[in-house]
Amino acid sequence: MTPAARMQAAIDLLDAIIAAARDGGPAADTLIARYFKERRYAGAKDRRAVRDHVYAAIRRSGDRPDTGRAAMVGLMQARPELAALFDGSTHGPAPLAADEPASPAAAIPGWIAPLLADPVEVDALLGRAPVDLRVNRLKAAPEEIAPCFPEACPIAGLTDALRLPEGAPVEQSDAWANGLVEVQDAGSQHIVAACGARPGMTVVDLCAGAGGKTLALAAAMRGQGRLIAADTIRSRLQRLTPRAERAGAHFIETLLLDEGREADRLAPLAGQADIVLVDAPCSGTGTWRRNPEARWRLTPQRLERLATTQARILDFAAPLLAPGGLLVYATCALTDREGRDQVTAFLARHDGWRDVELPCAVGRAHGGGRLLTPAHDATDGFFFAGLTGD
Ligand SMILES: C[S@@+](CC[C@H](N)C(=O)[O-])C[C@H]1O[C@@H](n2cnc3c(N)ncnc32)[C@H](O)[C@@H]1O
Repeated sequence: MTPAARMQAAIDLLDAIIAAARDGGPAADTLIARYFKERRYAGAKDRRAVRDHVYAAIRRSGDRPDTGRAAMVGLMQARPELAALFDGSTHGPAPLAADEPASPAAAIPGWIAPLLADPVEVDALLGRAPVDLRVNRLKAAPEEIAPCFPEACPIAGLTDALRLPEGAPVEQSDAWANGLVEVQDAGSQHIVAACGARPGMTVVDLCAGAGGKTLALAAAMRGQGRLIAADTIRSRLQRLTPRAERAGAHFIETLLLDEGREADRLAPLAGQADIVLVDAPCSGTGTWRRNPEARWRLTPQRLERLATTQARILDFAAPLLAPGGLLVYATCALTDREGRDQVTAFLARHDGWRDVELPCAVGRAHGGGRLLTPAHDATDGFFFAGLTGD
């Protein structure tokens, strides 16, 4: 492909990504993979160049652009050398007009900025993200793993974590294939550590998804006790099964919940749990640096729906706890609506409950919980809080 053809490919892909973000279609990575599957003539260099153009344009536009071309023309304001690629050649973009629309530069959507927790440094939300590993204590000790990844550094405050540069191909390593390590952001690892799960406990991971945090809880429990991974989406729980197998976490039970009737399936666990983790569905604000196109999918209406769901999940989580048990509420969101305000509202709805400070070497106290951010803590962004009842 010529450099101009790569630019046109990036514009076409951006059009598809914009439409998918508007209509709830596939993720950018899926669309890029599909695009190249249908264009076998594109070589590795072409793919890399197109992908770089696409992601540079996505990162630069906080609000969803009208068109791929407007996103790219906007990017050109920061990278004027790209203008030469609009050359009107056969497979390249048409020449630039004098009044070409350009999407404005912004790190995040304008409407969400006032909703973020005060101390969030907005530009860092779109920064580069490293690859963090968690050594799986069910199979290995950190000192055995470090030599497998010579470029890895330790992460302060986490004994089982290692940090590799962005893009490190961990999933091609034997250590990953044999379940000795998992890829997991340091923020998620801090949250699981703060839960304080120990061997012999009963722990419910109520929004387990494909089990990122479930597997970390399993390792903290050394494979002993009862660990229940619940979610409303069957395909996510199904993805946990082979991961648990690989990790040697054979004691995990999965529980598929019916949306709207979760309490029915959970009733046998009432009053049983030492720890319930609610890693709630959320806006994902804190993970935009890994998934920048997600900010084009979020709307004020969607945020409200998420907040309603978060409150509802907390309400059916609370009765699961044994006396003195710990409810940990976590989101990878940095809006106060989804963090601080959820804790305040929960405490107002539940007599006899209070927030408890969770042990964590990083982050900042914020509204009854703790805030982790990319700029302050070099992690994805999270809010998490500990709650306990009488
Ligand atoms: C942030 S994700 C969980 C990520 C996962 N804990 C991890 O560490 O990989 C939130 C999950 O909540 C699930 N969820 C949404 N509504 C739910 C509900 N009403 N009850 C339980 N889980 C729900 C979603 O399907 C999604 O998998």
